[in-house]
Amino acid sequence: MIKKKWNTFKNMFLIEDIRRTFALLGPYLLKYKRSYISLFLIMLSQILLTIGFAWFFGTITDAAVQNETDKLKWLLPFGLGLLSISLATTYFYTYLESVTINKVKLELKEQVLKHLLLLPVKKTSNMRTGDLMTHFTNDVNCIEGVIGSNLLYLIQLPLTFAAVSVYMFIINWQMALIGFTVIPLAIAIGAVFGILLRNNSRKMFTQISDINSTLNEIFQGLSVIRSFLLEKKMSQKQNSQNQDLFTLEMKNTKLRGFFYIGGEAITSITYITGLCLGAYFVSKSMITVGSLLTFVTLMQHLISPLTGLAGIWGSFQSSASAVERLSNILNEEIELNHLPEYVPSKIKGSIQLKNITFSYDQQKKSIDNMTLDIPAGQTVAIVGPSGAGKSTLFHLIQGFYQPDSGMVTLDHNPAELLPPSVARSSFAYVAQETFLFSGTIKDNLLLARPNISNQELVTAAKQANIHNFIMTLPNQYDTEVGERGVRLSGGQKQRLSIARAILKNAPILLLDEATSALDSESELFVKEALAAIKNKTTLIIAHRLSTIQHADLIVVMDEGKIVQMGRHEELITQEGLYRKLSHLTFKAKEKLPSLKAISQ
Ligand SMILES: Nc1ncnc2c1ncn2[C@@H]1O[C@H](COP(=O)(O)OP(=O)(O)OP(=O)(O)O)[C@@H](O)[C@H]1O
Repeated sequence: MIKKKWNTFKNMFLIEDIRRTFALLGPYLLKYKRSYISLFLIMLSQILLTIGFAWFFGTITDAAVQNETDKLKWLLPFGLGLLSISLATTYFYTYLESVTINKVKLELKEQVLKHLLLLPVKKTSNMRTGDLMTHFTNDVNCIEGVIGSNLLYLIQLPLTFAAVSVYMFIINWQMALIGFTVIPLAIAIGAVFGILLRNNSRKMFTQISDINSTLNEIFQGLSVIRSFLLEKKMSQKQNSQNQDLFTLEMKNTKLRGFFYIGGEAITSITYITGLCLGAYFVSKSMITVGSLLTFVTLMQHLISPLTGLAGIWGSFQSSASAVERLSNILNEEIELNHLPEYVPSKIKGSIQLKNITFSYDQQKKSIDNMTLDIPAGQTVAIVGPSGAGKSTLFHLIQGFYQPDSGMVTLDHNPAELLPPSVARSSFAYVAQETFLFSGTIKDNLLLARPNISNQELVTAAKQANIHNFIMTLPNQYDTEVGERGVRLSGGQKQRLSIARAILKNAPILLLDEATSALDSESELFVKEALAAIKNKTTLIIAHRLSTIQHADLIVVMDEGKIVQMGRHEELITQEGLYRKLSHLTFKAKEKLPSLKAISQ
């Protein structure tokens, strides 16, 4: 009961939001404390300037009314002096604030990206690209509402309010009291609109994520969209999402508008009432005209902190949703402590799997109690029907996922105890889906490891049977391959990624369906390339059994288990899955006379 009430209280006053905001941004505030202290001092001087200007208006008016021309001689330069100081402080404040905010945003982006890269694959594979993009394009920019002027206003506005109130009471306490009657109203408006704005901002952020996800799917799946005539459907989906965002933005604008009008109304009503009452006091000679001018100037500064505070509250609410989303990412437990970098691997390359069991969803076992010993330098082929667990096995060997039970060891050392840099440098991986980065062919090959010489580059490309093709391109190794290598065929991309894997010079080479995207001629090229790779432990997943007939060991998998193991010559004579798969390949080959011709 007490806990429930405490939670309601926390939700009402958004204590959790405040805690989360300071947990996320507190370290940055501390890091840039010098800038914030400077901003604070400039802000204090601005409060003094506010009082100074109010005093100046009153004094110069009284001097004019009372014909004290001598006073005007020094009041003019005094006023100009105040103005110069005010302009200078405003410039420095704006400049320093902007520099500080942008530095924090820059570092926050770096922190979030680094954290994402350190998360376990199990976590990141479930995240939507659109959501991830939104963190960088939207959320980080939204934190401005809590780290910039707003944060300092939280201090400045109460201080201004206090200084102005004291001065007003000194001039006339009855008039000062009028100003005070609006305080509860201004606070109430701020609180109500703040919560409404926050709820709306939350919906807006979710909508922006959805839009980014759809856009991402559209651009990634452009060829599928074209072949299935989905252009209209996808553009309708995107339009409707944009329309929903527009509606939310309009609601946001209305809320901000009402909020602004509410604040202005309170300010104006109080101002007019104060002015009329002041005029009455002047007519009764209770105060001077100058004091009235000073008073109405101060009155503006009394109300604006209140509505200003409420405005900051509203802005804080919008930022709070962004902070919540960023905190959700940063609260995810990371797997590594630092970003791993390439180190030459010293392991020989033997792999041991000891009673490995693994499930992605804790329900269906993708790998079921698997034990396998692969000596260093051997070529091992993994075959099996679709969904047998072959790719999962590669993920486990590379440590992308940890087994639920059992152990993977490299050179008989538990893989999970190896430093991540060592473990990851020990594998060169050619994935099912070839991914090339934007840039040139050379850029993509040089990514394999640091300090690759031109000679090594060309040798690896020759080994992967891609050099001759590269030389036919207009800019040869300096040819741009586009964001996703769009200008290369599937086979060319695959051979390029094999060259990249060779260049990594890792003791273990993992090829996942390396021949699946290849035509028969390219398959032969790749076959030769694989034959040329010596002194490395090579694990190949292949559907076309022709590629792996000379493997030292063939492991046949089905439903996460090893069902057969041996060399091609042994397995082909046995009843079992391998023979069935082999027959399927044979039948497929019969339909491809050109491949037959090339293979012979
Ligand atoms: N990220 C994932 N989340 C949940 N289940 C998964 C995931 N990846 C694979 N699986 C499931 O694990 C099982 C093994 O999948 P895996 O991709 O390892 O098979 P495979 O033998 O490589 O298949 P293919 O030859 O078709 O690539 C399948 O049942 C698959 O549905």
